[in-house]
Amino acid sequence: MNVFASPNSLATNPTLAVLGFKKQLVYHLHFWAFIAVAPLVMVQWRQDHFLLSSILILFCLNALMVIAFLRFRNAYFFKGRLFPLLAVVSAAYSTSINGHAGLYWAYPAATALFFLLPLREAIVSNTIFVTVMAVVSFMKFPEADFWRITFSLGLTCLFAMIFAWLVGKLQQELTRLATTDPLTGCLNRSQLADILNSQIQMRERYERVSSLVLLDLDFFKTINDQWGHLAGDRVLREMALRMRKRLRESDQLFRIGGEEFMIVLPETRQKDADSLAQQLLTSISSRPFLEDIKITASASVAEVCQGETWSVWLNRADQALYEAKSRGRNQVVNAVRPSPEHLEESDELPNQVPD
Ligand SMILES: Nc1nc2c(ncn2[C@@H]2O[C@H](COP(=O)(O)OP(=O)(O)OP(=O)(O)O)[C@@H](O)[C@H]2O)c(=O)[nH]1
Repeated sequence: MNVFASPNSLATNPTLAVLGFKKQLVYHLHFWAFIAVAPLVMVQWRQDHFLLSSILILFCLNALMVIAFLRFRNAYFFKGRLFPLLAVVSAAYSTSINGHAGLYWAYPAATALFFLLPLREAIVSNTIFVTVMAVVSFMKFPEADFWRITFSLGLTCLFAMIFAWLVGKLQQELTRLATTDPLTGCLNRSQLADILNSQIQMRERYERVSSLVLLDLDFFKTINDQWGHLAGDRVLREMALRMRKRLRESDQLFRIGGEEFMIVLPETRQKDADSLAQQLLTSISSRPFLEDIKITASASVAEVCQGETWSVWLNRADQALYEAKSRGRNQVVNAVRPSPEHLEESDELPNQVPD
């Protein structure tokens, strides 16, 4: 196993890399901090600084736990919060007993805080940290040094804060781009499996039953052929808008193909999902798009069943949509319940609805 490799690889999947950015950051910070701090445990022990040595041992153990949790469980140990706490405590204490030799560690500790804690928490923690360091420096060093230390540490914090804030904004934007469809603003397929799996877990653990609706515009190709591709794009945008108006905050709208949408309806039984799908079809067919373009849609509804995987669930909805198309379109078809032998199918993406 390559210990230098972070949990998500940039090269293999850019979407995963964007979504896993925070995990990569936390992983690398703990890994390299462990490499840097582990030898200091021995150094401090030899100098009879047993308390500091113990804090550093705790720091190293925490780093190892965070690395192990991220690698094997894909989760955070103590939400990654022990690192900042132990780092600032050891930097402040080390400065009080080791003077300048301890002070040097305050700078990386203050910087790391901004990348490990939420911005507000990091600002508050760093303000406290700089104040504590100022008090320690005042007691330990000549006055000129106290001013230098306080201002240089404050400035380091300011630079780190600006950088972390910009990186955070950039990451938010990249996450939005990686998870949404730029034309309609709907979610794209990147999180489809995760979201369906979380609904399955709600069904298995708490008996909370969700449903999904697949909705596909009828003869959309003729819209593009007759009115042009740009008009087709505007129809798709308005279609997403009309659906969003009818949906609840907790419902999730995906665009999973050219003119195919999927809606995940948490805690909704098949009957209610069916009536919602009927209403959506009416809202599409009752009013023309871009004033003149009349269009209909076909839909399918599937409630999640006990023991099925997300791909089986989606496949059932896919089959029902195919049925709606072949029965003449502009209608909703309810998916049939799965037979036991279909429940164990692998988690592969089902095929698109056939033309
Ligand atoms: N304007 C526009 N068209 C798209 C987009 N994505 C896919 N399409 C078009 O959607 C059309 C889909 O055509 P088909 O798969 O034959 O489906 P259909 O014409 O809706 O027929 P049925 O689904 O069988 O009712 C194709 O012409 C695609 O080019 C898009 O982002 N914008």
